[in-house]
Amino acid sequence: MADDRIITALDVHSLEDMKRLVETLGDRISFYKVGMELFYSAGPDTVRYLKEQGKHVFLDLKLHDIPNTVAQSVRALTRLGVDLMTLHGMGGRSMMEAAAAAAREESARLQIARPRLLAVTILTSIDETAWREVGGACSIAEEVKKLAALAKESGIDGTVSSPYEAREIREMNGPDFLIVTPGIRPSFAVADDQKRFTTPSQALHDGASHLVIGRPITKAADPACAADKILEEIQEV
Ligand SMILES: O=C(O)c1cc(=O)[nH]c(=O)n1[C@@H]1O[C@H](COP(=O)(O)O)[C@@H](O)[C@H]1O
Repeated sequence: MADDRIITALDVHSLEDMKRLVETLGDRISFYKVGMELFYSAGPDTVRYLKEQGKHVFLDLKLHDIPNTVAQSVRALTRLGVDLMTLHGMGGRSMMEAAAAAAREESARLQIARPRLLAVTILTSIDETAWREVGGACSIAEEVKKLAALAKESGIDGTVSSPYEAREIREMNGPDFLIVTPGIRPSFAVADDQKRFTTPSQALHDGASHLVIGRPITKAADPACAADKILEEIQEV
């Protein structure tokens, strides 16, 4: 049976490919992520289809711009009825506050459930060498902690981080804070471009509330079987 803690990333580029995957995975998966690849290819119809199928939708467009532009974008995405969406924590306090206010006001105006907002911290494809190359002065762990604290203060509901930082964020930001971790690799999968990753059970054990899993399921020879293995692995966590 489905487990809302698993969010499957639909990183494909057509509505048809998306529908095929969702049909294949059936009742096993209740939560899907629509990211840039799919949204820029197939647009809002992707979200509408998933909602019609009774799925939860995480729209991951990683907004990062001046506060007014981000706030107006959050209003537009709120109208689509998504459950979760992302913005970059690096956009800063006023951008995050404006986004949180926009989601609150637009959902109240439409009398729909408020989408939860997630601040992206440091991407899971970045290791310490890559981090220093872009000017990182402290460690990745320190930076993620700073961004997670700022996100909470700014009215954001949770973070996207690697599972390596989940434990500290959970300790700092309390039990209700959402900690969504990509960079998940079951023992049967390859790392691909992920650098800071761990297994599904370890990530949950360390405090993640949700796991984003793409290729280990979607590119598996048998996606349904891969999803079943992951669901079995996390049953006891
Ligand atoms: O925001 C994200 O979802 C995200 C943040 C991050 O730091 N790392 C990361 O991999 N992601 C997304 O999570 C998914 C991971 O996919 P797989 O590596 O195929 O499991 C992709 O859709 C990425 O866009």
